[in-house]
Amino acid sequence: MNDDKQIQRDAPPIVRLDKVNKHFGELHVMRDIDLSVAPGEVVVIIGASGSGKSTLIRCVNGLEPFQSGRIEVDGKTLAPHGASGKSLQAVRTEVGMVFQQFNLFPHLSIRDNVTLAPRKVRGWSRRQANTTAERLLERVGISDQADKYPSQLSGGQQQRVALARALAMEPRLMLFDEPTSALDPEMIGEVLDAMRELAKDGMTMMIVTHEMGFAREVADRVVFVHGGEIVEQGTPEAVFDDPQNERTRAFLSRVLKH
Ligand SMILES: Nc1ncnc2c1ncn2[C@@H]1O[C@H](COP(=O)(O)OP(=O)(O)OP(=O)(O)O)[C@@H](O)[C@H]1O
Repeated sequence: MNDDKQIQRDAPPIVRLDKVNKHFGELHVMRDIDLSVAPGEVVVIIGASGSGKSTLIRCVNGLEPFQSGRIEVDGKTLAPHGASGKSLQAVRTEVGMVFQQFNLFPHLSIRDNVTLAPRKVRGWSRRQANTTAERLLERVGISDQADKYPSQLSGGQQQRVALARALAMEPRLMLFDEPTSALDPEMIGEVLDAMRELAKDGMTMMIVTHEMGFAREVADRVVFVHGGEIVEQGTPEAVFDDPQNERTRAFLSRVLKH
C-alpha cells in the first residue's frame, strides 16, 4: 500500500500457519490453512459470513484451540489442542487484538483502560504507563478524553481507545476482527483512519473486514476465504480487479454491488 514502508520478506515471518485444521463438532471451519505474514505486512482477510475468517484470527491469538497443523507467532509455537501455557501467554502478550465489540472496562477511565495491561502484565509504574497512554491517545486522536469513562464516548471513540489499549502492550502483531461492523456509518471512517496510520507506520497487521474499499487501499495482500479454505490470495489489484477463482468472482460481485 505504501512504497516507503518496508516489508521484511527476508526475515522470518511473524505468523506462520502450516496445514491448520479446525472443527466445531462436525463443522470443518479451517481446512489445511497455510499462511505466512512477513514483518511489516498488512494482510486483509475477506470472505462471506461463516467462511471461517474470525476463527482463523482467533486461532492465531490462541483464543481458539485447533485440531491439527501448527501455528507459529513470532517464533512461539501454538500446538494443536491448545498450546502449552508458556507459549500461549507469550503470544497473548505480543499480539494486540481489536474486536468488533470494544470490550472496554466500564468502571475504568479511558486512561486506566489503556494503562491496566502494561501495569499488570509488564509491571510498568503508573507514571510510565500514563506517559505511554497519553502518547497513544494522542496518536488515535482522543487525548482530550482520557479522564472520561467509556459510556461517555461514541462508538468510534471507544474503538480507538481499544486500539490504543492494544498498542500499549507494544505488540509485534495486531489482529483486527471486523473492527468497524458495530459502528454507525459516520464513525467507521475515524477508526479506519487510525488503522491506516498504523499500517503506514509499518505495523504487521491481519485484518478481517467487510470494508472492501479499505481492504483495497491498505492491504499488501488480500486473502479470500471460502468454506474454511484459502481459495485465492494476492495483491489487492490482482484479487479485486482480476480474480482467478469463480468463488472469488461471485463473492466480489455480490459485495461490490452494494
Ligand atoms: N464457538 C463456536 N461453536 C460452534 N460453531 C462455531 C463457533 N464459532 C464459529 N462457529 C461456526 O464456524 C463457522 C465459521 O465462523 P466464523 O465466525 O469464523 O466465520 P466468519 O467468516 O468470521 O463469519 P462472519 O463474517 O459472519 O463473522 C460458522 O459456521 C460459525 O457458525
